[in-house]
Amino acid sequence: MLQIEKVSKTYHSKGIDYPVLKEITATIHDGEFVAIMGPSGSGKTTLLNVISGFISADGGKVILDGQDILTGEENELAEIRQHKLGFVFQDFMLLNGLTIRENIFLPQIIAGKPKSQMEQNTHTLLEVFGIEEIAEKYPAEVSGGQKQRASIARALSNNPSIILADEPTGNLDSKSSTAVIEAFLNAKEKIGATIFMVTHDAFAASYADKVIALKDGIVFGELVRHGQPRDFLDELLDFTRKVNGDGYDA
Ligand SMILES: Nc1ncnc2c1ncn2[C@@H]1O[C@H](COP(=O)(O)OP(=O)(O)OP(=O)(O)O)[C@@H](O)[C@H]1O
Repeated sequence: MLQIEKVSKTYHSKGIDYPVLKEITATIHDGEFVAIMGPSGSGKTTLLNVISGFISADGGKVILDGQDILTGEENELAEIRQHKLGFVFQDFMLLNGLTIRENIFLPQIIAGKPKSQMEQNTHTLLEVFGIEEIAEKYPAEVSGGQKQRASIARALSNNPSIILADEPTGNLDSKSSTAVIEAFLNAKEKIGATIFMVTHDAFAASYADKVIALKDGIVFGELVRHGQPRDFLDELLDFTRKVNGDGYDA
């Protein structure tokens, strides 16, 4: 479980304070697929970067599996990030000089996983995400949707407690976006993955179990999905209009 408790962050620029996160509190349960939405500038990426440890917070706690991951020795925190967090980025961040299979191997090699276990694990991931046929290809030789599925497989390769995804469908057409969302649903159902996804894409968010909306650095509201994604999408579009009327960029 990931608990975000009263997380605050203020940027300072040219003597001016810009409070971007104002005591954000939210809970992501194990096996839950949570989307975070909100207008441009509402603090989504900042929150993701604080949880990832890429930037520091000014206050609050981020508790993952009972441990505060904002405080502690830097080497201890780096260890947590390596083992407990999986990252998926808008622009995939696959290494172009490695095949898809090698890209999925890499974090496991760094973690010192035995070869046989690594091969078995990678085989399972390639299968779960339907990318066995492209395993020996290089990133430049596959589609955007395939690249993103490979990067989700890579993010899961060390069995993290949570996947943090920043606009994972942002660079994809609707067909590839659907394939990526299916990959997340597969990860959740077949591997029990927990997913925290920042998105502007209401269609992608409609597949989440819960949507948290940020506005001006606070949690504006949360919406839990009860029905099918199609029905939730309507509800979500109404909700996003409430968040910011015409200015909402979902
Ligand atoms: N390093 C920084 N220094 C100063 N201000 C920053 C910095 N990074 C972001 N900001 C500001 O903080 C606010 C929140 O930015 P953030 O990127 O978290 O928003 P967002 O909700 O992810 O936006 P978008 O949807 O456009 O990606 C914005 O007003 C942004 O200009």
